[in-house]
Amino acid sequence: MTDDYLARIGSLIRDARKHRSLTQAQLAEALGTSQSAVNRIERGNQNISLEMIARIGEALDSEIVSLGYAGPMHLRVVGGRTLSGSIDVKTSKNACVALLCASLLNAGRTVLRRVARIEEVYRILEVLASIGVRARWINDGNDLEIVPPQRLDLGAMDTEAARRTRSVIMFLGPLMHLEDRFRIPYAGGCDLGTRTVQPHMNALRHFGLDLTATAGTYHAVVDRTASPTRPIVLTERGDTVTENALMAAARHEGTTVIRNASSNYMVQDLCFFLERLGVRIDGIGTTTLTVHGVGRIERDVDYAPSEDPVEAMSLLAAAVVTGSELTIRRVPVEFLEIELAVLEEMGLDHDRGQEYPADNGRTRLVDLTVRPSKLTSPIDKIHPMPFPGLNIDNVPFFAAIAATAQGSTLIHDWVYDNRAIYLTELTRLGASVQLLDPHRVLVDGPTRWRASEMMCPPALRPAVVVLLAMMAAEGTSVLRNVYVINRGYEDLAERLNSVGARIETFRDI
Ligand SMILES: CC(=O)N[C@H]1[C@@H](OP(=O)(O)OP(=O)(O)OC[C@H]2O[C@@H](n3ccc(=O)[nH]c3=O)[C@H](O)[C@@H]2O)O[C@H](CO)[C@@H](O)[C@@H]1O
Ligand SMILES: C=C(OP(=O)(O)O)C(=O)O
Repeated sequence: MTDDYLARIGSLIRDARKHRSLTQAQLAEALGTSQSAVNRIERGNQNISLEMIARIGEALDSEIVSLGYAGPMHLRVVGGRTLSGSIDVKTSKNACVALLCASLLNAGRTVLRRVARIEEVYRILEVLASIGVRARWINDGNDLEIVPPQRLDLGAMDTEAARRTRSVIMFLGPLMHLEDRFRIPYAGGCDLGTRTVQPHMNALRHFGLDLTATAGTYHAVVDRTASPTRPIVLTERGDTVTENALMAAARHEGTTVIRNASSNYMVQDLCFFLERLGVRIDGIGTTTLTVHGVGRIERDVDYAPSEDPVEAMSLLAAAVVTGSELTIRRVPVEFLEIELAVLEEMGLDHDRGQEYPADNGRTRLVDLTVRPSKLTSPIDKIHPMPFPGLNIDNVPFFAAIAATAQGSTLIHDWVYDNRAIYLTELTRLGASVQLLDPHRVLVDGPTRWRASEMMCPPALRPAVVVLLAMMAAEGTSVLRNVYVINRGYEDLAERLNSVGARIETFRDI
């Protein structure tokens, strides 16, 4: 970038900032940087990455600045390198988005600590901002402060941002306390095939929510005289449906019993948060939740969501496929126990340190050291189950791990229509992955990985699995259009580079 460019970009940023009536210090806080850095950027005296321009564009909600980062992001991976040292697990996408939605239950100020800076969070923040919620990054950009307005402007909802995530479905539970009629767009997210909303409708109907779907929009009408007359039995033990039922029950005066509830990590984080809001919940960590709701919540609350077991699994898989010794710190071990038991059977050499509590004071963490191991395929198939089964989002990582192991591994991904199919992309990097039917793949190892250039599969976990295989393959690979990875992982390339990977980000301009 020439100096002239820097000065022009700087003045565009200054204009956009002034247009938003922000001071340099406020913009700096939103970006997690210093006021002097913003000052240098605006004067054209600071080299500025495309990533930073993109973040400024997001912070200022500015077309002018976001023009500068037009193209999709790609990764160039120099593979065949071993990793070493230690790496921390970040907070989870799935708890962070649920907690952002749950902040709508609270008329007071909500602070969420160390929220992952990921695209999925940005999309929900865009939706919240569009309906009048004031959310800003504080404490050097680490934490989020969320303050709702007196009345939400639901008609102004940023439907484009909403459609890019599945998580927007979790607006239903909180919004039904605030409005008698509202609309939200169909939930989007990864291309994993059909994902039902019927269990959400069934659960929320007990609280008087009637949902009809027309042309890409859900129309919600709330009958305030309705009240659950018996325990609500979820028709699926899903995570977001349990969260919606919890958020509906949280502000429903009286006691609600939810059966066949998910007890997965994000649900537990939401329960701990609701407790801080004064909602008593019995049975946390089990499949029957008894919620003692309160009519109005107005509290200044501070909560630290826990670490992401799926990110922990991803980093563990990175160590396995690259044959590395790596310490993964802050692993929420309770949510990785079955994965570790299976890997132990396969011959994984690893150590777990002493347990210590996460910042929420409830989740148990360990530091996990993984060492290079000669793995053999497991005797039984790998398949997920709702918690406490093998985590649904962790299944794809077993494809990459199985490809490094001696023998044949059957992976049965019954949950999603399309996800197993994406695992066959690993064949382009030298793996033997045979699709037996849309839900089952047979992986034969070990693999001699080879570099390749390819598009990112349109699903988060399979995309990361491809990236890991590229890290294992000698030579230079290119993974194109990695938005889907950025949906769920904060600065993944940079963080992997900090333990020895060589991954460069680039964009088409
Ligand atoms: C924002 C968020 O938290 N997303 C997570 C959440 O999505 P979410 O809770 O939205 O997941 P879905 O409701 O789409 O469920 C995933 C799939 O599992 C099926 N299903 C689920 C439970 C069950 O008892 N029976 C059953 O058949 C559903 O029909 C669907 O096909 O849970 C998924 C499954 O853990 C994870 O992949 C997502 O990362
Ligand atoms: C499928 C996933 O997420 P989402 O529900 O956000 O699509 C995932 O995290 O792997």
